[in-house]
Amino acid sequence: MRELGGRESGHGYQPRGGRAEWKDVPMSRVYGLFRSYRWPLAAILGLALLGGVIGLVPPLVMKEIIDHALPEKDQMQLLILVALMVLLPLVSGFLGVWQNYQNTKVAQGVMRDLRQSLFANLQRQSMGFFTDAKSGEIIQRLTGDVQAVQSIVSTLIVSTVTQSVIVVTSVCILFTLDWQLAILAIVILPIFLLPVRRVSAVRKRLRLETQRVRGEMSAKLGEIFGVSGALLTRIFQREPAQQQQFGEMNERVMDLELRLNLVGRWFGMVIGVLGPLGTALIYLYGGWKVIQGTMTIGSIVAFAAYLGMLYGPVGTLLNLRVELGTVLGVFQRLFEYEDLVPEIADRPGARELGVATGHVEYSRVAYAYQPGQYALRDVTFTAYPGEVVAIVGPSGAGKSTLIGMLARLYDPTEGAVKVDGEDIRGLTVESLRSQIAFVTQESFLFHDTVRENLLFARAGASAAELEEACMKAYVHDVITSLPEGYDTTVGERGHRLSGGERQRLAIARAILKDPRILILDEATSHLDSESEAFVQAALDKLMVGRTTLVIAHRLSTILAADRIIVLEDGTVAEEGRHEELLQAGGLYARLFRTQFAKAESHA
Ligand SMILES: Nc1ncnc2c1ncn2[C@@H]1O[C@H](COP(=O)(O)OP(=O)(O)OP(=O)(O)O)[C@@H](O)[C@H]1O
Repeated sequence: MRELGGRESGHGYQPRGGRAEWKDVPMSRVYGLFRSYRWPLAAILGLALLGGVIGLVPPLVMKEIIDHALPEKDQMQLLILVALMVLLPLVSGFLGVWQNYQNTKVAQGVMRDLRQSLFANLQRQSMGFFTDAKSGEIIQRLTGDVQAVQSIVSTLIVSTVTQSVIVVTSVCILFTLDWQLAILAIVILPIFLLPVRRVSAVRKRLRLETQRVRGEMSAKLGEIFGVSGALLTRIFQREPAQQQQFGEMNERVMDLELRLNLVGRWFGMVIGVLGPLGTALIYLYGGWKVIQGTMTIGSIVAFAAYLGMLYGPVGTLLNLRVELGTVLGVFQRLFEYEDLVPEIADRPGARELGVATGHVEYSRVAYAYQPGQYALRDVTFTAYPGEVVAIVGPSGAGKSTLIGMLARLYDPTEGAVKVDGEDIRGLTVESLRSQIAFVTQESFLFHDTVRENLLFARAGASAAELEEACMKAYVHDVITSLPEGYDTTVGERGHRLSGGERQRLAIARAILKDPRILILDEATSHLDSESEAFVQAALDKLMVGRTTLVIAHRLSTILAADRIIVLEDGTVAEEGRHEELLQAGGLYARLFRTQFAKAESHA
């Protein structure tokens, strides 16, 4: 949580669905999302206004029919007024459809922009963020949360405008019809306002909690149904336990959604009850006035109709205030991701590396994952262009941390890593990484064709180049024997390739990239000797002419190394060539006997 840590103190956010107050999300930031949609929004506003005004005419038409057309027995007037009654809803219906389309377009546009911006910022994050975050949680925020905001935003924009228009104009008309009755009607309004704040707070809390639990659920699902998780589950027969765990989470989502729904419904019910109560009061007082002869029948009918129009939108507007609180809560979760500060980023004025010679230097490098807890300390060594430097050491000695630093997966807490004499923090990340290939222990393949998986290393490579790289990696024959050759789908749920074949595909990727510097984390998994020989031959080809930093597990690799760095508890315990170190009889000699002795007997 290193990236989040810094941000936390600045914004008062808590990572991963923490409960911060909605004051924390400035409305100006939400408005900012809509800035580039000014004109479509203006069109929506205009259409909503027009629709609102048209919607207000029918009660006046009704009043005219009752007070004039009927008593005066004017058939023509009656016909025109009735025609108006039919025509008006038709026009407002058409306007409504158009407005809805525009509105959805804006809402979807805003959500697309937001998703894109979150995606881009997540891409900028360093590995530290991803080792810490759960992938399911990230997916939930990018899809689920954004969707939640979308559905509410689309109703928010239209409703706020149309309902406000209706409220303002109908209040004006009520006053022109009968000001005393209008005052009576409006006096009842504040009763609606009382429960709003409370409902708003509860709904917001429940919505945030729901999104958080949903995030946890996706994270869990991602783990359980990922290939490794599924395998582990089966081996340890954890299916029933996992079902129970999932069931609890599932239950919780249902419970939260139910509560969320209920809070809104109770509120709606209160408004629903108060509406007819207001109308009844109006008929009582208005009816008395009609009997007295101070008010026409048409006026009281029109008045009651407008009143119905007033209470409905007021209720909706108040609900919108509730919804807005909820939306802001979800926005808060999204902005958290937008605000993540990448730990590794280009410095202002960072230089392009160009084609490196491959001179790599670690100068008094220290690294602490947690403040004060050093995984590496005072590491100094040099790899000259074209050299192979093998890193060995017991588990947890800091080997992965050390090699990761060269690709700037982590930046040193102290000291510096230099390429061609330049501190790599002063280089652009892109230009540095373009000179480096990293072959990890686990050769990950996307669920895509072999070709696409290879092109991941160099997008523009021709078919001939792909084949050449695969030949050098001793994997071409394997690929051509697949059902659809280079177009066979591999990866998580695709055609299964053996461990050795996957490694060789990863090596082919590195060959395609053709970097000056190579970082290798040799697989510890045992391959059969034939497969092992192929991998070794492919690696040998790959290393030629490149500076190589390798976490070595194979005897042949350490024997071929120009230098061996022996790490112990994060520090360089020994350094030298194989024979020297063996003679010294220190940690390397011990490691050699325990780790490589078997391999030696094979060699
Ligand atoms: N993301 C992390 N957060 C906190 N500590 C970490 C993290 N990654 C590694 N460490 C710690 O840093 C130390 C060095 O780890 P590292 O993975 O570099 O060792 P290693 O030599 O590569 O081990 P192995 O051979 O078992 O892979 C270990 O004590 C490990 O627990």
